[in-house]
Order: sequence, then structure tokens, then C-alpha cells
Amino acid sequence: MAVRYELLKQCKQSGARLGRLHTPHGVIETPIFMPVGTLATVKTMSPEELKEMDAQIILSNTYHLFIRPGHEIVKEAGGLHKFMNWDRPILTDSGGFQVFSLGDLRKITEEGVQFRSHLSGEKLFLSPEKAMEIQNALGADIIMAFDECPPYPAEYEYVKNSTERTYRWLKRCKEAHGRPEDQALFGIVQGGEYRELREESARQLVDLDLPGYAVGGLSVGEPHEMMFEILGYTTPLLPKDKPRYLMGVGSPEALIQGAILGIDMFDCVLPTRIARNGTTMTSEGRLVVRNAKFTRDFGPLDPNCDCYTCRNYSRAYLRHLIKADETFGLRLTTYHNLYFLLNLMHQVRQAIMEDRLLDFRDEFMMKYYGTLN
Ligand SMILES: CNc1nc2cc3nc[nH]c(=O)c3cc2[nH]1
Ligand SMILES: [Zn+2]
Repeated sequence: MAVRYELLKQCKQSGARLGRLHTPHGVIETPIFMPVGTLATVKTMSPEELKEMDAQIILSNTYHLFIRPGHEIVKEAGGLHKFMNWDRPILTDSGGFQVFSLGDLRKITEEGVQFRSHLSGEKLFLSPEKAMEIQNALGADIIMAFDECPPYPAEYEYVKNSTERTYRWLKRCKEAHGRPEDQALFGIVQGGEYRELREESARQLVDLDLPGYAVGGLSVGEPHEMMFEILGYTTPLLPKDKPRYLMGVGSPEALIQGAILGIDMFDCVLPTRIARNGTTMTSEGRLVVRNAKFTRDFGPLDPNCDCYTCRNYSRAYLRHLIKADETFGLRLTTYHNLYFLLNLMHQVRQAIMEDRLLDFRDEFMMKYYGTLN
């Protein structure tokens, strides 16, 4: 089977668990953060640097690669792993979310979605079948069902109809999936902010006995507390012996809280995106290194970090590079931010091992945010 989840330990203090996800391209220790490599590259990082910081799986995007360079090109290159020289696991999102958030959406029908490319304006069409064709061509180890991520807020009736259609689309994805033996198809729980819709969606997906389950429709502008409340009653409905993936999350606090609520996999563009404007995550909270106060600060970005950036360069040097728009500056802040989140998840796994994840959360929140919540 394409992907096998091994539950190693249930945390005694919370819903968190320690696991291992076995895939055709290697083993992933969970809970895990997945760096996002939308266009077949984790922006400014080389595969060697990603391995150096212990990135075990990365994401790429069906929508973007479908538009450029086209999935047929990637297939001819031997698939995404070969094309980008990454021999560890890859997960691709199905394109639904990107169409809704990027493309100039024209129309949603039972068949699929019509949209215009955000690059060429060309009229394009994505459907469950097309999303499977593209992801089968790209060859990621984990592929996502084609779904609609309803906007937030959205009326009950809209979310109900959308979630029911997403379920029908999931069944079509399962039908159209051409490589189930080496690519695991994960379903995506929807339902918006409505508990009965979330519970119905989770129940229907579990009945399909999929290799993994994502919780979708979150991190779309809803209040933090609402996201955690929804996770609180949705995650327990998902099988313990399967991985749970919270899509598009997130901040250090959300990663820790998500793990406490039983989430195993996270992805977010935050660390790479904010790095490119000189904003970094450090053990004492966010630090905007382009700020004038660091002009003569010759200490490390984060005194408690042992990453390549923090061991070799000063805040003054980083500030200079970012101000001068030097590409090397973006590389150094990106390296540190990714390392910070990957290392945070390493500490979360350690805390689960020692049954002290809640204590770890309180310590981390005090240092990073200066408050307990
Ligand atoms: C940045 N926030 C965010 N990124 C997402 C990606 C998604 N993909 C498929 N389906 C989703 O519901 C979904 C939700 C998401 N929220
Ligand atoms: Zn660092």
C-alpha cells in the first residue's frame, strides 16, 4: 500500500500522538511540518539545505504546476521527484483551493470548476478526474482529493451543498485515481463552521476507508478559537490508525495546539513568505530583522538557534542584505524560519515522548508570545 501510518505513542497529557508515516520515498516522523514548494521549489532553498534541516516531506501545488510548466512536462521529466531532484516524500494539494483563492473563478458546476489562469488568462477547467490525472502525472506520494474549500463566513445552505458536492467529487477522485498502489489519496473533511456538517463529512469520509484524512476549510480567516473548537470535535471522529493533516496551518501556536488536538501533519507558506520581507520567527518571538534597531547588532538572529544562519551571520549583516534586497538575505532568513518550525516540531515530538506536551506549550507560549494563550 502507498502509505502506512504507525501509531507509536498516545500522549498521556493530550490528544497528541507520536507516529511514523511510511511512504515509497521514505519515512516521516509525526507530528510534522511540511515546507511548501509551490512551483516545485521551496523558494530559495536547495534540496541539500532542506535535508540538512531535516525536512522530511515537502508540498507542491497541482494548480500551479498544471498552469506552468504543465503536468505533461513534469511527467516526461520522470515525475516531480526527478524534476526537482527531491528523493524524499512529496504531497500535492489538488488545486481546488488555489483555483478559489488565485484563479479568476468563472463557474462551479457538478462537473468541476471553470476558471481563467492567473498568468495567461486562458480559460481552464479542473474536475476530480482532471485533478487525479495531473497528480498521477506529477507522482507525489500523497495526493489530495479535489474539493471546494468554502469561503469564511458562508451560509449554512451554501456550506451544506458545497460539502455534499465535495463528497461526490471525492468518490469520483477515488474512481479516477490511476496509481493507488504508490500514491495515497487523502480525503478532506469540510463542513465550514457547522458542527453537524463537519460530523457528517467526517463520517462519510471514514466510511471510504482512505489512507489519510485532511481537515480542510480552515485557516481561511476564521477566528483562531473557532479553528481549535472545530478541530476539537472533528479530529476525534477520524480513525486513530490513520494520519490527520490540517491544511494551511500555520503559526507556532497553531502547530502546537493542533498537535495537542491530534493533528499529525501541517503545511503553511508563512515561514517562507514572511522571510522574504525580513520577518523571522525566533525563540523570543517574531523579529523583523530589517528594523533599524539591528543596524549595529552583531549578535546572532536567535541566540538559542543552532541553524546555519544563526551560527554564521549577525542581525546587522542580515539587516544589510534584506535592505539591499540581496538574494542571499532571503536565503538566510528562509533557512532560519524553516529550521525554526521544523525544530519546533522536533521538540513537540520529544515532549509527546515524555508526556509533557502541555507543559512544553506553556513554556513556549510564554517565551514566544509573552502570554500563556
Ligand atoms: C492557508 N490556508 C489554507 N490553505 C488551504 C488549502 C486547502 N486545500 C484544499 N482544501 C482545503 O480546504 C484547504 C484549506 C486551506 N486553508
Ligand atoms: Zn536560526
